Amino acid sequence: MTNPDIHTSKGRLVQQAEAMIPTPWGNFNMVAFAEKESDWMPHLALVHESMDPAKPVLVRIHSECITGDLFGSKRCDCGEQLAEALSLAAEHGGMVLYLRQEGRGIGIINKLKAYNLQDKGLNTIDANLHLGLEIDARQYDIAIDMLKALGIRQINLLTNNPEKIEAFENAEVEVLSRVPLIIKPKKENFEYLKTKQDEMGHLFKL
Ligand SMILES: Nc1nc2c(ncn2[C@@H]2O[C@H](COP(=O)(O)OP(=O)(O)OP(=O)(O)O)[C@@H](O)[C@H]2O)c(=O)[nH]1
Ligand SMILES: [Zn+2]
Repeated sequence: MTNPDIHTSKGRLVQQAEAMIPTPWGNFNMVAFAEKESDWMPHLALVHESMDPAKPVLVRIHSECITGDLFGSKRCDCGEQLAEALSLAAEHGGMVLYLRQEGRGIGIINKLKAYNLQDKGLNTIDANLHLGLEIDARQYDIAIDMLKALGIRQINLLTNNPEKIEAFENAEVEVLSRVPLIIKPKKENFEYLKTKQDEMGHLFKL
């Protein structure tokens, strides 16, 4: 189903291993992509068993959020977005690309430091800046390379983030449509989502 090896914009990205994972939403082939076998944190593609690369594929590019994805933190919407994305991927023969971009690319230690600053009143943008870090350090070339390696050329992208759509400009993979991924806000994440809407241009209406 997949190419064993592909040269990418970032070097030599290799599919190191894959296995079928039965999840509450359905059976997904988990494919680990890394430059070397000893990489303990490879990017992961979770490809639903009914995915057909010859057709446009529903794709979620999900940035790692250990607090939300694994522990259900209410500070953000990540965990619920991941569950909804897997559910939709199972329904439509799609996939989730799980990118190791914790904390918008600043890592879990810095994200926890940023949360301390947010508890003192800074918003999610200013907390990163206060730490001397980028507001958003993510790039999505690796996701495009993973899609190419999986033989996919046309996608419907599950996101509210305009930067993810812009990343596909001039790419060999075409975004046919954006599919919103809206999670009902909670009191704990309302301000965070409002900052994303008002200051980061995310496409939802609170
Ligand atoms: N630095 C930092 N990162 C955060 C914070 N809250 C969530 N994250 C990280 O942000 C990433 C998710 O980004 P979001 O902006 O929520 O969503 P997105 O993936 O850009 O956009 P969507 O595709 O619409 O969901 C994950 O890597 C989270 O760990 C925060 O307050 N500070
Ligand atoms: Zn999160």
